[in-house]
Amino acid sequence: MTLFSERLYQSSRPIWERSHRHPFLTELRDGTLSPDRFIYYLKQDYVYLIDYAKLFALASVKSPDLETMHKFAELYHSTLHVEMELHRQYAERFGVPRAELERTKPAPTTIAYTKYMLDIATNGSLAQVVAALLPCMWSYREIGVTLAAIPGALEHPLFSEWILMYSSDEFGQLTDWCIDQINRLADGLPERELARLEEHFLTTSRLEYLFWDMAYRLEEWPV
Ligand SMILES: Cc1ncc(CN)c(N)n1
Repeated sequence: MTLFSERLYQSSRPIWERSHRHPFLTELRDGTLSPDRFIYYLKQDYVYLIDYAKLFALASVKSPDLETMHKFAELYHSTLHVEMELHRQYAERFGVPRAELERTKPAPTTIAYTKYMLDIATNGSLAQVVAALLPCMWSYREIGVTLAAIPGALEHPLFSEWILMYSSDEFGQLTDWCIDQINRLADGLPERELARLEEHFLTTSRLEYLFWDMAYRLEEWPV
């Protein structure tokens, strides 16, 4: 029997491939990404992560047992204290005060992405929450591991810490745990519900692409 995660992986391939080829990531890989684009990304990602962390809190509340609650609480903690700490350290290097990071006004794409997931986390099942939040972790792990394998990428003076974070074993293990969860939660669900989970996964995969694009375009409200 094919794992549900394999179905998600296959159906999202064309979208993820477009993200891999996006200039934000190819320039980050080549070390030519302009600092203003990276700073814009950092600031938007910081406010994105504040909402993203809340998904883990809500997933913890919806968990069927203590072990699952613990793990989502660990993901919540790790987002606030490990992943966001990377952003705080980068911000310091770029001279962006911590308070300014937190006060970042979310751009249209950031709002679309975070509010889409928070709506599911508030109103949907645990399976739906995990389907919606998974591309964030899984695609970053894939990007991190791909970039880390490129000779010299881990020596880059600016981007090496970012690549190290997303290619790390710790991040990889948390990602694998979430993949395992979607397989457990999808087990035995009717096709109608599986298709709904797949739709959430594809939508947030598209929003991942749009997030790179937003940062590259330094997106602003048009009016
Ligand atoms: C938009 C986005 N997607 C994913 C990740 C990895 N947690 C992130 N930091 N930001």
